[in-house]
Amino acid sequence: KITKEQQALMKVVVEAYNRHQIPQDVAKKLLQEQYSEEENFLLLTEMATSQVQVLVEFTKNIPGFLSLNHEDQIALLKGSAVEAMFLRSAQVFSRKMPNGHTEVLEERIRKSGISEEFMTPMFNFYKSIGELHMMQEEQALLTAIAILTPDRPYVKDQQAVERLQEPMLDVLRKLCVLQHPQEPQYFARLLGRLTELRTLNHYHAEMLTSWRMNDHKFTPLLCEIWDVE
Ligand SMILES: CC(C)c1onc(-c2c(Cl)cccc2Cl)c1COc1ccc(-c2ccc3c(C(=O)O)csc3c2)cc1
Repeated sequence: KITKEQQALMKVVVEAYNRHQIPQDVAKKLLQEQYSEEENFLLLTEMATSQVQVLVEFTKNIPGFLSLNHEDQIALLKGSAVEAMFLRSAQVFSRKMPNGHTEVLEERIRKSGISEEFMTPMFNFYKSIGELHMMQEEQALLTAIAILTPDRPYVKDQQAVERLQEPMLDVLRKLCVLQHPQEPQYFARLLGRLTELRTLNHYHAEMLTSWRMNDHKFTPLLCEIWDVE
């Protein structure tokens, strides 16, 4: 049922997703440094900065992305960065990292100056992703689909983005039917996670504001992608 060109598209996206990961020496820092709120914030900032670099490289490998209008490429990256990082960090939680990253990452997020009201929706999302037991093909395609969301702010040629997103949605739908035959609603549940991600964007904007009010500093790359400072 999955055509040859759909196989090829999926292969490119999955390989790019696996090739571009946070370097192990950066990820390992999660385990080493102290646990002060300050130290946690600095580590998470380093993780996010590294993750954005990884995200940019992954996005450049999405077929057709580089032929989009350049301003639209930037608008898509800025509009999807937080969602892509929620998806990626959710894999860390659902992968139950052997080297204890999961507990440590949760601990550091819980003690990094994020107010309680954001913890619940954030960790509910992590739990809902974990319950899906997504295959890596599904993770890669879902991330590409989130990045290729046509109605991000400031996107001029939305049709061009739709033309790239639709084939991804078609492949993901077919893949879900093949990999989860006993669960016909699985594809719909995956798309439901994308809706949940949109609400997390709003919480994240408020998290940034409260960190900045407490004079927390971000890296130049994060300031650029999140329009802060
Ligand atoms: C600026 C900073 C304080 C911040 O602001 N909002 C968020 C933020 C938070 Cl706190 C939650 C969700 C999204 C964002 Cl942007 C963050 C931290 O963002 C992170 C981004 C990405 C990772 C992340 C990814 C992969 C992996 C892997 C792996 O792949 O093997 C191993 S360890 C690890 C760590 C963690 C944190």
